[in-house]
Amino acid sequence: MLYPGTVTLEGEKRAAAEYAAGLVEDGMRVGLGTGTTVAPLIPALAARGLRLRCVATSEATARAAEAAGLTLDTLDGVGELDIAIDGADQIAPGPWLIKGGGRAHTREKLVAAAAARFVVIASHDKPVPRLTPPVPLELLAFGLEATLRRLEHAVLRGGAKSPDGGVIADWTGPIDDPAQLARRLEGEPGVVDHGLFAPTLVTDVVVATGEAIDHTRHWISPGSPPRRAPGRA
Ligand SMILES: O=C(CO)[C@H](O)[C@H](O)COP(=O)(O)O
Repeated sequence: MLYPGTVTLEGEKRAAAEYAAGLVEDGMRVGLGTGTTVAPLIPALAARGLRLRCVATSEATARAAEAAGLTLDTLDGVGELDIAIDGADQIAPGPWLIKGGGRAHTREKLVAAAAARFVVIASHDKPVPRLTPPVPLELLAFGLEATLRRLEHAVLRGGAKSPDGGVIADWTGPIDDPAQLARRLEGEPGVVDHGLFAPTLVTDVVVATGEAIDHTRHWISPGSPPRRAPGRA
């Protein structure tokens, strides 16, 4: 599909977001990510005039969705999501993602895991041959110094907080094996969540490069269908 004149990064983000808005159907429960790629998704979704129940992953997204006239609910209110659409900081083969540049990765992972379809939208600069640090972390404030000491390679991101008040830090150590690093971080007391998103979470990647949209479907294992058929609210 062609989008004439979308050569800036902003144009590519808008093109990817508008394409993804076209994947949403009437009656769906929709997870909304956070960031500059998701920002144009919100008016594009609202313009379609569908009956949707949306779950926002941050205050900023909630405010924008409300202003655009989208109906908001909580994740517990909707239970499951038919689709979630979000950006990423890096997209590596797998696809493995790094997310959390916008501090919302813990909520974003919960929303992605609740969705039958998780669509990652990006401009052409996000795909990378392999993931490189930093990996965003959300840490518990209690015992923070002890957690940082144990992690060794984590630095605080100023006074940044997650949407739920967690302390934001960045893992700056090596990422030799994302799955192994994810397991290590998940085993560390004090780490609420990390920004590594495993291939099992991702069903679709939509990348805009100049005027072209590349939409790749991913399955949990080769030949298998999506993890759950999208339904209606
Ligand atoms: O993970 C995120 C927020 O926590 C964002 O999706 C990620 O940082 C990409 O942001 P942008 O679309 O602004 O480049």
